[in-house]
Amino acid sequence: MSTIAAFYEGKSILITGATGFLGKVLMEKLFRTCPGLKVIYILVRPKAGHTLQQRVVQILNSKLFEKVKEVCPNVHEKIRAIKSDLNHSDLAISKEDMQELLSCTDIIFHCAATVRFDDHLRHAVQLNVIATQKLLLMASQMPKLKAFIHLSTAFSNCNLKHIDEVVYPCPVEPKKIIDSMEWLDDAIIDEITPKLIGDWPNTYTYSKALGETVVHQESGRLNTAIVRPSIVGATWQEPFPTGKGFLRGLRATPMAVADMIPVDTVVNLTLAVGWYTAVHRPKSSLVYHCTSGNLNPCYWGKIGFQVLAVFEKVPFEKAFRRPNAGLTVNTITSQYWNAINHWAPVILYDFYLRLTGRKPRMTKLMNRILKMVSMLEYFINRSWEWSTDNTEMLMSTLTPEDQRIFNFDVRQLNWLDYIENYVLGIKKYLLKEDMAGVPEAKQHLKRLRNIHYLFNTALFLIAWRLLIARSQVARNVWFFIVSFCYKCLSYFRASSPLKV
Ligand SMILES: CCCCCCCCCCCCCCCCCCCC(=O)SCCNC(=O)CCNC(=O)[C@H](O)C(C)(C)COP(=O)(O)OP(=O)(O)OC[C@H]1O[C@@H](n2cnc3c(N)ncnc32)[C@H](O)[C@@H]1OP(=O)(O)O
Ligand SMILES: NC(=O)C1=CN([C@@H]2O[C@H](COP(=O)(O)OP(=O)(O)OC[C@H]3O[C@@H](n4cnc5c(N)ncnc54)[C@H](OP(=O)(O)O)[C@@H]3O)[C@@H](O)[C@H]2O)C=CC1
Repeated sequence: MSTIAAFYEGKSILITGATGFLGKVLMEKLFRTCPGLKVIYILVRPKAGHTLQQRVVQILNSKLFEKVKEVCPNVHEKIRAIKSDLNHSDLAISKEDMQELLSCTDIIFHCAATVRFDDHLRHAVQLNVIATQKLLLMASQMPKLKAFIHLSTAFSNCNLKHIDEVVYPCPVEPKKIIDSMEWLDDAIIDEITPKLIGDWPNTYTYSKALGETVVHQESGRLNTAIVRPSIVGATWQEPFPTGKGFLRGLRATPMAVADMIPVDTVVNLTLAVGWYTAVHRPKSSLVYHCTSGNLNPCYWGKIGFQVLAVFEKVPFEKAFRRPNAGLTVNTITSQYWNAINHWAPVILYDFYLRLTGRKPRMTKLMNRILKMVSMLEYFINRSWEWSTDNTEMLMSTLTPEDQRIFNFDVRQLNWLDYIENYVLGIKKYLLKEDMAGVPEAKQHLKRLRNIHYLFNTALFLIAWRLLIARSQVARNVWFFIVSFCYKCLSYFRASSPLKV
């Protein structure tokens, strides 16, 4: 039997952020590979008119959990949803629930966070720092607790170029930041945010760095570990706007490393870290980098190229324009692309919608896409080096069986296959498109190509007509071309054997 699965047998596990992208996959893997676990407590808040129970049912009925229900038919009995809002000062957990959590929990996986890059600093600190602190306080009152695993990000120190598996000190102590959030109003926080975050690109990465420090400060009393994944799969749904032809170029460095990591790799490492931290109790709290760049690098240029190759084979339906994946480091070129490739077509299209009595919508969509792209530019124009000694050490500690079941060896990853599957996944699951629609989608792209050629030819002719109306040189060139063509034509007609 797998050593890791055996460890989780009979354990009560607390997961925060279980309704999120990573949390769901973590929970699924736990149930599927460790069906002997006792219970998974999940801290959930009611959201969008759905109660906790409805949210849990939604997750269990999703496609992701289809296999789990076969392996672990009583899965619904093993999930215990606890009402909680991490934005509240006491996490809004009822007394009874708190009692149960304190007395039963064996392991905590803390995944909840705000992952918005541009969140207000107060909110980012509340969720990524203060809530983490509160959870650590809870953990310190759990007699059975064996490990507290904190999910951070490899970009929490993206202000550095080379990043080791250590917690770096923050310029301002988290405690001071937390205290200041209590008495400063939002407007003042807005004003001082750029100064506070310094060379971090956004409040997300900054607050995650503060969150790590808070965990590190408790590591003397608690058995903690930090997992730092880089760009986890779904962070970049950009192939969607690219495949539909909305986004046709980016300011990105083709040779910069695209440090992506599949979500199952992150989850496998996280579960292995949970086991190792609890069983081996390392003397000092360890940080694990879940990155791909130093073992199996992929580059933005290669991604753009592969994404485009997949769209050629399996295009998305009802594309707005033909997909393209231009990457440039030049700001002027990217501004030119924005004007010609992005803004001009949507303005024209919205004008057409207005003329035909419909509501214009493309300009708004383009604004959102370009805002998102501008937030990502920092990350697609730089490369980082993450050391992975702890992660590699952990891999060598695993039994061959665990290395297979909880595989986090990124060297085995084939990027071209991964990108192809990723794009196909977006087509199938996000856009809910059927493969049967591929021939029609290809026809549609052909039509778009013809419109593109026609439009460009018309534009060229208009420009040329305007030019010859104003310039003698252009007129002379035009006269020369026309008479040259006429002479060629007369010559071929004269020498043709089909002459009558
Ligand atoms: C043209 C050539 C292409 C070639 C292909 C090359 C691909 C290049 C990909 C580049 C990816 C680079 C990624 C680097 C990321 C570094 C990650 C750091 C590691 C982490 O820890 S990430 C943690 C995860 N965080 C995120 O993913 C959050 C990012 N999103 C935001 O912060 C906000 O959404 C944003 C961008 C500030 C926009 O805010 P706002 O304008 O308020 O809009 P909404 O949030 O409401 O979203 C609007 C709309 O966009 C969709 N959306 C949001 N995020 C993404 C995303 N990352 N990818 C794609 N789409 C996204 C969102 O679902 C909304 O759509 P609706 O349809 O629901 O309206
Ligand atoms: N996705 C990525 O690319 C990367 C993620 N990470 C880290 O991994 C972790 C998980 O990220 P990911 O799954 O992508 O994030 P998601 O945004 O998908 O999930 C966030 C989770 O946190 C929960 N949450 C947010 N606010 C509250 C609150 N006030 N009270 C209770 N729960 C709350 C959300 O619950 P609800 O459903 O109610 O909103 C959700 O379950 C984070 O710590 C992130 O920093 C690190 C690197 C990359």
